[in-house]
Amino acid sequence: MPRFAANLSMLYTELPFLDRFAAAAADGFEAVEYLFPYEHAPADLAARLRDHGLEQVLFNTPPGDWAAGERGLACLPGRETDFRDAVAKALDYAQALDCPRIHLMAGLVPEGRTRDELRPLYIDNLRRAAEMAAQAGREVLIEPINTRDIPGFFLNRQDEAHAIVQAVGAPNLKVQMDLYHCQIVEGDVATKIRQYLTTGRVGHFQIAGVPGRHEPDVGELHYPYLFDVIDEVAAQCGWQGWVGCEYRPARGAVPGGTSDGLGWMRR
Ligand SMILES: O=C(O)C(=O)[C@H](O)CO
Ligand SMILES: [Mg+2]
Repeated sequence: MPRFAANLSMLYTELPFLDRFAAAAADGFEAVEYLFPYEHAPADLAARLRDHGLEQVLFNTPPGDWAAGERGLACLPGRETDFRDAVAKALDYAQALDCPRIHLMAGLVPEGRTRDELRPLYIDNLRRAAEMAAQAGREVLIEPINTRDIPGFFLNRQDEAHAIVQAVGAPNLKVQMDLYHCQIVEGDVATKIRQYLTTGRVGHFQIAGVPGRHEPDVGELHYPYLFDVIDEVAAQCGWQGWVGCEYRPARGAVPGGTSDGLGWMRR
């Protein structure tokens, strides 16, 4: 089985955020990821990781004004300074949390602009972010996201993401391959795992059932088969990354709602 990380933004939401670390450890997780750490002091988060023997394996750069609808800054004209400040802030947290990788959210295509127009700016921003991260000894990731969940998101497909990674040409820039989004946008998931994991350019996986984004054993994707594919290819190419459990438990934010749904992992 691959190594699973609990996504604390989506799992254990019946608990206050800082209490979710203990809950994940009690359920057998050895690593966590989440969207944003910035409401908490790095020292408080580091203490939770230490107290519960957890590794921090991923989080996102600040996405801009989330409440106003922003979903990342990397493709946005005129926001280059904000983007670099966001990367710098994320790298400070990564250092404090000993987190090896951060996700650079691409952002929404602004009204009246096209993806083709924005591509050179996105590539420049990623190149600069990869340089900053390399100096700090970290990886940076980009993630294709489906436009049903985030309408207008700049980056949607695995092939686009891998073409961008090649164009940037930085060894520490990789793709965050979320199999939930991959299935919704393009399908043929097992073949794509084989195709891309062997390139050394997949930095992290995420999973959820499709279409409900609930537990991986609910929905149209057969995860036991996909986990075998990841294991097989990882053994061939020496990949040692994590699979983030980024789903909303079907029972919702009720006591035991996450733990009771972990049968898929225990099996
Ligand atoms: O939505 C997703 O799948 C993610 O992984 C992002 O972190 C969204 O913020
Ligand atoms: Mg994801």
